[in-house]
Amino acid sequence: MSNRQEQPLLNDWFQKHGITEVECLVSDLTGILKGKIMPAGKYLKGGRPRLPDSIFIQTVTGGYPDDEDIRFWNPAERDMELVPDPSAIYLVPWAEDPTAQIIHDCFYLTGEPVELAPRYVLKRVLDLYAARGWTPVVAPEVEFYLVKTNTDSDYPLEPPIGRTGRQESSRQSFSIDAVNEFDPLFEEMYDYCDAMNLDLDTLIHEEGAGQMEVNFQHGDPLALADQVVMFKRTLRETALRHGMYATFMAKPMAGEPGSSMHIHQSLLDSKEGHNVFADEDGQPSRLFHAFIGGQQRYLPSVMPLLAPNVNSYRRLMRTETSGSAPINVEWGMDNRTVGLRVPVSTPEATRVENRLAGADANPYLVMAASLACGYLGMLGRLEPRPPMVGSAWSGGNKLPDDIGPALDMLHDCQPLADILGERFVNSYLAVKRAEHRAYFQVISSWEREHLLLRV
Ligand SMILES: NC(=O)CC[C@H](N)C(=O)O
Repeated sequence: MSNRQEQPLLNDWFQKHGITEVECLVSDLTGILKGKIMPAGKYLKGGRPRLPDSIFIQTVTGGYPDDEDIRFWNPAERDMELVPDPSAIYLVPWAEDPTAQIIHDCFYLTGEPVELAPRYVLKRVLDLYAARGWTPVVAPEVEFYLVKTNTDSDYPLEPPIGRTGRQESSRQSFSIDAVNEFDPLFEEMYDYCDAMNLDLDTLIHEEGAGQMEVNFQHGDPLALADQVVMFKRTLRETALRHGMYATFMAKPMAGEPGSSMHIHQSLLDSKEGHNVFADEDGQPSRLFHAFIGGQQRYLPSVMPLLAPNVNSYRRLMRTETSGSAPINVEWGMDNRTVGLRVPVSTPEATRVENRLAGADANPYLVMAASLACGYLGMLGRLEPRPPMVGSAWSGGNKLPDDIGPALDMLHDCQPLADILGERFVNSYLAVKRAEHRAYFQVISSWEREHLLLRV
């Protein structure tokens, strides 16, 4: 556990920004930020804030798994101490009083890290890389929809009204004017992101009505996962201020494409700093191929972390409106029909883009899961299948088609549990099964429409 070496840094930062209030944040399994709000003086002087470790066994609806399912988990609701990470401290740019939002790591009072925490799961995977002298570099791309505010969950979502007073009614991919329909919102989003040092690269209009994508600059996976978490929070807040919702649901509207969280991945030699995915002659290296081999072998088993909700699998179903959402783990050069796309690049930028994750996934867990699969491939020197040339759609869906089978596959994959942590995987499975049960108790409008008078 840290010895409060972060204290002088926090003091300086608080002083510089005149901070009066602190939001202590921890991402739960879903990616919901849990924590405590405290006066700055108390935070700096007092003991560290505490939370029960049950926040990591809570479903998205606030429920808990059945006792039978949590037998692997210690149900004592032990206290955790929250330790701030000074590299993850941000202003709350929309707050009236100067407020800090700080991402925290969780430790038991005995000093051990809490293995259930998504941020810890990613750190664990990064430590494995570090022990081999490898530094993974990632660049996330996150899609989202702006939608009209909607307070009745029985009604489908609708695109919002832009500056012209109209809703989008046709495909507007890459249209600058269609982004500018929401100019005041995006101006404010950029101001907030600047104030928080979130390193956005580009903003584009995607295929769906009111669907956009932001790309982040590449860098350290932990820092980027923090940034994605903070970005989601910031955008949701900005949209609300402009009378809309921003949603990261994987498939918010039946007739529109889903939203993804693509992750570009490359690997540096930690000492020399060069990209080990390229050989000296600039060609893709054996490590690169083994990384892809690992992704092909293990990604189907880690789908619950990349596609964590029933809704996530609606995005991955091939329909007229599924756009370029992947349905397999084939790889290919400059090919958007495969799950693993290798963009044409210079040797230093040799990378593979994992296109499987939905925007609804927890970024810590997406990065941990994806890097874990690549790591297993490199360790086992796995060979990938030959690259796919042309369209990969015709091969059918090669991924689990629902959260239930996906959870069974994760349950059966011991190598992944060894890397991500047995206790984490068991808890995650229990929480997701409880969510699935809760979902199943809801009778849908489809059932009322088609079964009511027919069966
Ligand atoms: N930018 C794209 O390639 C579109 C991705 C697509 N929206 C998906 O859900 O995967």
